[in-house]
Amino acid sequence: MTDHLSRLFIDGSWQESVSGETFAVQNPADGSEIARIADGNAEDMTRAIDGAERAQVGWAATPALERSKILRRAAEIARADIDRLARVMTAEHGKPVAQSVGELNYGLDFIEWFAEEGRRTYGSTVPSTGPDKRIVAIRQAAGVSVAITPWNFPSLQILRKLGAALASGCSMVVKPAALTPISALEIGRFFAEAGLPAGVLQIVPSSRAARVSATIMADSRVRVLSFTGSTEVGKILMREGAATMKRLSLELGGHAPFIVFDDADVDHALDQLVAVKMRNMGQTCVSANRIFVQRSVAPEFTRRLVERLSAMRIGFGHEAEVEVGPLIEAAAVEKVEAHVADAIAGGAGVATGGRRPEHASLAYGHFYEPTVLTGVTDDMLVARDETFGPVAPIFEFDTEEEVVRRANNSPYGLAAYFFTRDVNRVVRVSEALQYGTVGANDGTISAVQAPFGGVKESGIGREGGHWGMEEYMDTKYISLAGLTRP
Ligand SMILES: NC(=O)c1ccc[n+]([C@@H]2O[C@H](COP(=O)([O-])OP(=O)(O)OC[C@H]3O[C@@H](n4cnc5c(N)ncnc54)[C@H](O)[C@@H]3O)[C@@H](O)[C@H]2O)c1
Repeated sequence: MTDHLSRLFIDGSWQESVSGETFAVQNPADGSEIARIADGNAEDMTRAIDGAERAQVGWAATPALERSKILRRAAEIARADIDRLARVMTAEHGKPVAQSVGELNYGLDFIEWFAEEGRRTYGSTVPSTGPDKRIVAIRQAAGVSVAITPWNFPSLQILRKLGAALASGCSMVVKPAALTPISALEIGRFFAEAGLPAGVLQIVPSSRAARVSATIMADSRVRVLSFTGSTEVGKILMREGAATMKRLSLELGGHAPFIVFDDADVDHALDQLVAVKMRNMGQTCVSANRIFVQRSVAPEFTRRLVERLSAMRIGFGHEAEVEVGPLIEAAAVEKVEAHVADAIAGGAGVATGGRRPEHASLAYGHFYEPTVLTGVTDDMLVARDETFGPVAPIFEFDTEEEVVRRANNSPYGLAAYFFTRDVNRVVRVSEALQYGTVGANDGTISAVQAPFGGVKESGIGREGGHWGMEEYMDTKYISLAGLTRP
């Protein structure tokens, strides 16, 4: 690995941590160490915020067109290097290379989208209380922003925050997940190469997330905190953010229901389910976690799902044709095992999977077989908590009213899916589901132009489209008085 990709990116240069300490990054497919990364501490984070503060005024004053060109250039540089970037991601995360390529392309789409959106952040002028007055509303960059991001999409989670922040005129400090810091540092490289001024972007990996984030949250110079991760940590940040009244954008956990009515196009529903369940080995916030199938079609649907999942090829993400890589770490496999054991103890059946693969070549990685559970009830762990793994629990239901009530019976409200051919039901159920994002006959519910985000304990704020820009912009009301006419 290139040397600079093991250092912190602060003030436009690649630096060792103040302490000189490093931490290891491992390949989840075989447990090997692939890099040692400078371990940022609270002092490093303060240095990064210093740099972002110095750069903030100049970046906000840079014409939108110029900012837009730098964003586009960065995306171009990254796209030209996408195969290598994808292999870097697969090495630290485990996902199949094709998924890494897909993630990078999608993340870069956000950069390009916001490069355009940032050219059109208009304010307005309105008549006021008298002819000598006007009210002017201008849109301004909110100020220094910090992104704290998870490991499940090591590039995408950063790129969609970064695109919106930079296009809005905000400088940004990124604190990536310690499990996947290399993909984050690569982003620093291609933005630097694109000519982003020093200090506008800083990347500070750290193995001490709680300590470093306490520094971020206590610093009054940080005006926006954009976090994607667990609801548990989101609540901590919300409490800490109150001290300096930061703007918070929180994309938190989900527990998506996936509902199949008996009049659905079953082939289509199955295709969508396999994709949304198995992408990233089930480690997504929008993964179909509670699969509700209307009773009359449940046996047939389950049989065909088992056929599809049991045929998926498990292995090292670098190998062509592998569809299911390892989970991110040992603790992730243990959580999946605990959820499956709890379901079995409660009377559920395992229709396929339910164990680690036995093949000797996979013995040192964090692998788990695609799994289908039947006879699942709403009191089991799989029904109440995110499994974050390749487990598809099937819940049977009888009526629309019942399934909407059960689907809404969750503290989470990120994504929900349902499949039916009844147009009236499409409208009724879309409106009744208490979720920020609903797929009606659709399992692909993320798009650069759309307002992605959750309600309830899945978070606050929206990413994507013009909504994504709102997270990083303030509206200022200027009252212009004393206007005279010649
Ligand atoms: N809503 C969304 O868009 C979305 C997308 C992806 C993942 N997620 C959620 O993220 C979770 C999985 O990611 P994860 O395990 O990396 O989450 P996590 O909350 O453990 O970690 C996320 C980030 O927070 C940092 N962190 C950990 N503990 C911290 C603390 N005490 N204080 C401050 N920062 C801390 C981590 O280092 C990482 O950078 C799941 O709950 C998933 O649903 C949500």
